[in-house]
Amino acid sequence: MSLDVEGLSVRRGRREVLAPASFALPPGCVAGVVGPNGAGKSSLLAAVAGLLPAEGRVHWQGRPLVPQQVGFLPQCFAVKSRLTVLECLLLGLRESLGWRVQPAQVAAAERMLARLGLSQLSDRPMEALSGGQQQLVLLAQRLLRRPVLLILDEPTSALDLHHQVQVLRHVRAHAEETGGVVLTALHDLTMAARFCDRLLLIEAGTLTAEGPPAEVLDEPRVTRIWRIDIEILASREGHPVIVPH
Ligand SMILES: Nc1ncnc2c1ncn2[C@@H]1O[C@H](COP(=O)(O)OP(=O)(O)OP(=O)(O)O)[C@@H](O)[C@H]1O
Repeated sequence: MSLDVEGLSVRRGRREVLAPASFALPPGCVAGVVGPNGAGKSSLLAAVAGLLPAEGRVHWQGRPLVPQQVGFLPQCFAVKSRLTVLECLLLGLRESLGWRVQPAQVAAAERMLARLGLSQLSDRPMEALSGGQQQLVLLAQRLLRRPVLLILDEPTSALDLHHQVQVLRHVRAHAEETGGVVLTALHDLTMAARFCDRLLLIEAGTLTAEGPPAEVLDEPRVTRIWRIDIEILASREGHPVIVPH
């Protein structure tokens, strides 16, 4: 496996907010982290990224994961910066920037903006963008570095349906092109089932299920955990579609 997580647990104050969790994900995998509010999804993601003190082990291809291998997009942001969108993307490459920004780096940043349909925002200051536009630019910044482990905390929370689909497609393409792993928290279970290869289900601080979406999202389980009456249909491609009654 590419990513091996063993006995990862997190305490916040005196409370254990994530009980020891173990899972492994293969190269090219997009894994969705699902669960109700406060379940521990962000805690798991931040701990895997090495941004939150945690017990346990996180290995990438048999060796301890190092920060340079990770691209992390947090849940909350409101960028109050006068940097332009293009400058923001280049800043994401700071480890490889010399005294002068190379034309190839600018070209790569411009290509990434074009890929995400953001070219027209290139010269705009970050502080003058909408929440959804900022979210897209910050994702583009992470993608540009091509991290082998991309960790996203609700990357579609501010996006309209078109951009949700675009982002999840780009994230899938990133995993396929880099052979890396994407770990992403998502609240929309239907979108998670459509775009993720596997789901990790967190309930009250415990990883209680892990596997293909159709196995993890069964009707009694979703009804119990999210406390709503639902029906699960199948899309044309056979992905689960969650319909609340
Ligand atoms: N800074 C903090 N200090 C203490 N407890 C915290 C802190 N941040 C989160 N918690 C607690 O840790 C638990 C897990 O929170 P976490 O943010 O990981 O959940 P989540 O599943 O990501 O929730 P959401 O879907 O609402 O974003 C919650 O009970 C929360 O109250």
